[in-house]
Amino acid sequence: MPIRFASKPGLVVYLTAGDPDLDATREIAVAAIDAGADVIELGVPFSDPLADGPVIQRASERAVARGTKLSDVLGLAAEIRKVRREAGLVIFSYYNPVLRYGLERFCKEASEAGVDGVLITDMIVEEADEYLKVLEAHGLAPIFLAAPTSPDERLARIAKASRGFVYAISRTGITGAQQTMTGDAEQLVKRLRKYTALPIAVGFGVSKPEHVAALGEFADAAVVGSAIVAIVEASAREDAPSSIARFIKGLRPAVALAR
Ligand SMILES: O=P(O)(O)OC[C@@H](O)[C@@H](O)c1c[nH]c2ccccc12
Repeated sequence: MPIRFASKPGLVVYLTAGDPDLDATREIAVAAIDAGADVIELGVPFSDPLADGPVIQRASERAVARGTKLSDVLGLAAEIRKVRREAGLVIFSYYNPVLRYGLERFCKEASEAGVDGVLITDMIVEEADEYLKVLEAHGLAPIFLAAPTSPDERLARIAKASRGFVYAISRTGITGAQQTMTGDAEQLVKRLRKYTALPIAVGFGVSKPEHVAALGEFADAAVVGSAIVAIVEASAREDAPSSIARFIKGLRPAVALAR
């Protein structure tokens, strides 16, 4: 299934799978979809998450401590897909767990689970030939990260290799909510547009309705990670789905759900 953004701006919600536990992540993902999330990024918890800020690092640590594995995340994706067809599902991982699992086996099982796309944080487009071949063979959309520091030649390669959408990082550094968002994102999206007709989603630091509204002026979708994961962290387990739903609805008060 191609990744579709039913609303404008679209919303991509990142969840660390297995935090606080796999059943909770499933319930939160379903609540997020029902509240209007177009795409769920299921983060594979990893012990050495270089690009992650403190909030997602803590979530990863909790999920790893519970023993959450890549196979569990694939099982979780299948369960979400069974009950909700309308949202895109993207597996979000560092390459190490995928490599250990076996790229071919990972792609086969992800595809069978109903996953639409894969984002490997530390996959470099210049070294992705084999990776791209295997993903394509299984009908999975590769999604790459473009940064404000990427030269044009790199943006062109990223745009050409991506399917589904392109993820534009609003700033360099680690993930995490901030009071304000830098102006780099608009510039980057404009540069990327020269190379692709795919939707462009902007992430890093998106945590408020004002951010989403501002991004909506020039980008197709917003990615929200740390702000969501922080609510999961602060909520009692049974309250997390409704807290997340409320937060998501508040992010785009003016958007009428198209589905
Ligand atoms: O947390 P933020 O600032 O809302 O940004 C989204 C981000 O967390 C999510 O897409 C993500 C989680 N881990 C990552 C590692 C690299 C790039 C992006 C990510």
